[in-house]
Amino acid sequence: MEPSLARCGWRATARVRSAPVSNVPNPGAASGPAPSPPSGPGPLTPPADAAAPVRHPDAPAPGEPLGPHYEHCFGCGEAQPHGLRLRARAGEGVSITAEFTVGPDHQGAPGLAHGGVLATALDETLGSLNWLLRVVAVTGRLQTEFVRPVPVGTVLHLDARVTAVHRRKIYCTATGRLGGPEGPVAVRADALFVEVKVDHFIDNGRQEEIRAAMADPDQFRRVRAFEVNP
Ligand SMILES: CCCCCCCCCCCCCCCC(=O)SCCNC(=O)CCNC(=O)[C@H](O)C(C)(C)COP(=O)(O)OP(=O)(O)OC[C@H]1O[C@@H](n2cnc3c(N)ncnc32)[C@H](O)[C@@H]1OP(=O)(O)O
Repeated sequence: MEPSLARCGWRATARVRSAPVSNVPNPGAASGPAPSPPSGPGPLTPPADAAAPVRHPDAPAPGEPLGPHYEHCFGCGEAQPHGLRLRARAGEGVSITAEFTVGPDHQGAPGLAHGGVLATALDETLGSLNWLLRVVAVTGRLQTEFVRPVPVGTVLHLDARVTAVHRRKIYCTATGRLGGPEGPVAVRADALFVEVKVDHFIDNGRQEEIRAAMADPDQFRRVRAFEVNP
């Protein structure tokens, strides 16, 4: 062990204490057989009659940067000093690539990205896919897998694609790799987005920010245009 860590009282041999499951008190548990694990397709599996995603004819061309969807967005906004400032580009079909540089503001453990920040990077990349479908949608479910630790200073290379669409539901998947588009996989996510009207934000957002966003004619016109999407 590093002498400096030993001085801090860290013990490399420390283990989480555990007890046999049968000894753990659980007064609320019902008696009888344990419930069986869920079977069948989960909520992130598209139903059999789901359709393949269709790239909108007005979607940005492959390679074109998407730009932030909102300047105060924690994922992509320029006005968030500690945000991720994730940069996304349109890919082929209904796919996106993006980069996120992990900074000191994004740590969980010393020198490592916080898992919630990595989930945000995945969520933001997946959310950007809706710009290619030209719909407004929000995350309903996000299932993340953390495969490798991500050190501060790493450029996380993300790619995401829509796998299926069913009514208002958009099924999608994303991967984040260390150091380059072919680097080792560090994080993965599967998600379900649900299409909403702009009123979702107007009705639910704090009025101060909504008023400011509506006063920005470019932002408002662009988002409203998505609602008349064919
Ligand atoms: C001036 C303004 C400018 C605005 C400019 C905006 C710019 C554009 C910003 C985009 C931003 C992106 C940023 C990154 C992405 C986020 O991080 S988004 C933020 C995090 N997500 C949220 O806050 C969402 C919170 N949840 C909700 O608001 C509601 O639960 C939802 C998701 C809208 C769904 O509610 P709902 O519309 O009542 O949906 P409902 O009719 O019940 O369900 C529709 C279908 O979806 C299914 N469904 C719904 N929820 C779920 C779920 N959680 N799990 C599984 N299935 C579900 C239902 O089963 C149903 O399926 P079908 O019956 O069609 O088979």
